[in-house]
Amino acid sequence: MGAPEGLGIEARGVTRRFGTLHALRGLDLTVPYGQVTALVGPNGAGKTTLLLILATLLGADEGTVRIAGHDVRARPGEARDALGWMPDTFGVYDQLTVEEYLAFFADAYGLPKDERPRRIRALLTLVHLEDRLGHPVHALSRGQKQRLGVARALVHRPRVLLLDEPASGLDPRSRVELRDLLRSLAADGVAVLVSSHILSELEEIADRVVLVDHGRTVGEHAMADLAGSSAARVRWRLRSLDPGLLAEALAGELSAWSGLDPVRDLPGGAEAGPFTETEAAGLLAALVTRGVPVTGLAPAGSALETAYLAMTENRR
Ligand SMILES: Nc1ncnc2c1ncn2[C@@H]1O[C@H](COP(=O)(O)OP(=O)(O)OP(=O)(O)O)[C@@H](O)[C@H]1O
Repeated sequence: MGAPEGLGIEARGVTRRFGTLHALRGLDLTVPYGQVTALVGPNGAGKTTLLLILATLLGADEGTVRIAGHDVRARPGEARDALGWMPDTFGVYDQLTVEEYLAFFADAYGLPKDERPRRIRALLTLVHLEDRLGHPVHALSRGQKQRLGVARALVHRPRVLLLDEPASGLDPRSRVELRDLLRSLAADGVAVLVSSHILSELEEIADRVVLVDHGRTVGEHAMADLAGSSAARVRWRLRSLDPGLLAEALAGELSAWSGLDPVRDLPGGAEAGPFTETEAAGLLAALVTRGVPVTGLAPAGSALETAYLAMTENRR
C-alpha cells in the first residue's frame, strides 16, 4: 500500500476551553501519510486534549480538524472509520476474553463476520499475544493490555493512527517491537501520530516532531534536521583518566567564557556547556594541551531533548 494523497491529519486554529482554562489556544498540526509524527510537550501542554479532539471524542470550541480529509464536525463517521485510536488508559470490558474483546471492536467497525477470526488471529500475532486468545482481559499484565490496545486500534486497518503514551508499561523487548510495528505501518502509508514523554524512544521512531506548549504549536522539525544541526549549542560530557585534573583544567579554560551553565561533576568526568561542535573541539584541544588525559567527549542528551529543553527554557 502506498501513501494516499493529502494529509492524514490537518488541524487548524483549534481551541478548547474547560471553564476559564484555555487547554488549546489556536493549535495547528499536520500529520502526513507514510510518516511517524511525534507530539511532544510538557505536562498540561494540551496533548491529550488534542488527541481526544482528533479522535472525535471531544469537541473543539473553534478551528477545523480533518482526518483523512473528513471534517470531524461535518463527517464524524467517515473520520472515525479512517482512524485508529489507542488511549493512554485501557478501557473497561475487563470480563471479556481477548478474542471477545477484539471481536467486539471488529463488530463495531463492521468487519464482515467471516473475516473476523482471521483478522483477530493476525492482529494477535502482530502484537505477540497469539497464546492469549481465550484469556480474560483482566488477567493480562499492564504491558500485555497495552499491546492488546494496539491490536484494537488496528482492527479496521486505519489510515490514521493516534497513540497516547503507547510505550508506558512496556518492557524493553515490547518497546522495540512497538517501534518496529509503528515504523512498518508508516512504511505501508499510515499517518501515525504518537504522543510520548520518552524522547530517546521518539527519536528512533519518529520522522517529525511537533512541539506543543500552553495549547499552541511552538516548533515543528524533521528529525533528520534536528540531528544534523552542528551549530546548535548543547551540553557536552567529558571523560578523563584523571577527573580531578579535568575539573581543574575546565575551571581554568572556562573562566573567561560567558553564558555557560555551571560545570557538573560526573563519575569519571564532567558535563559542561552549552557549546557548539566547533567550541567543543577547541575546548578539547585546550584540555589536551594542558595535559588532561581526555578519553571521551560527546553531546549530553539527544538532539530532540536539546530542542525540547530550549523550548521549555523559552517558557520560563
Ligand atoms: N476534562 C477536563 N476538565 C478540566 N480541565 C481539563 C480537562 N482535561 C484537561 N484539562 C486541563 O487542560 C490542560 C491540558 O491538559 P492535557 O491533559 O491535554 O495535557 P497533556 O499535554 O496531555 O499533559 P500530560 O503530559 O500531563 O499528559 C491542563 O491544564 C488540564 O488540567
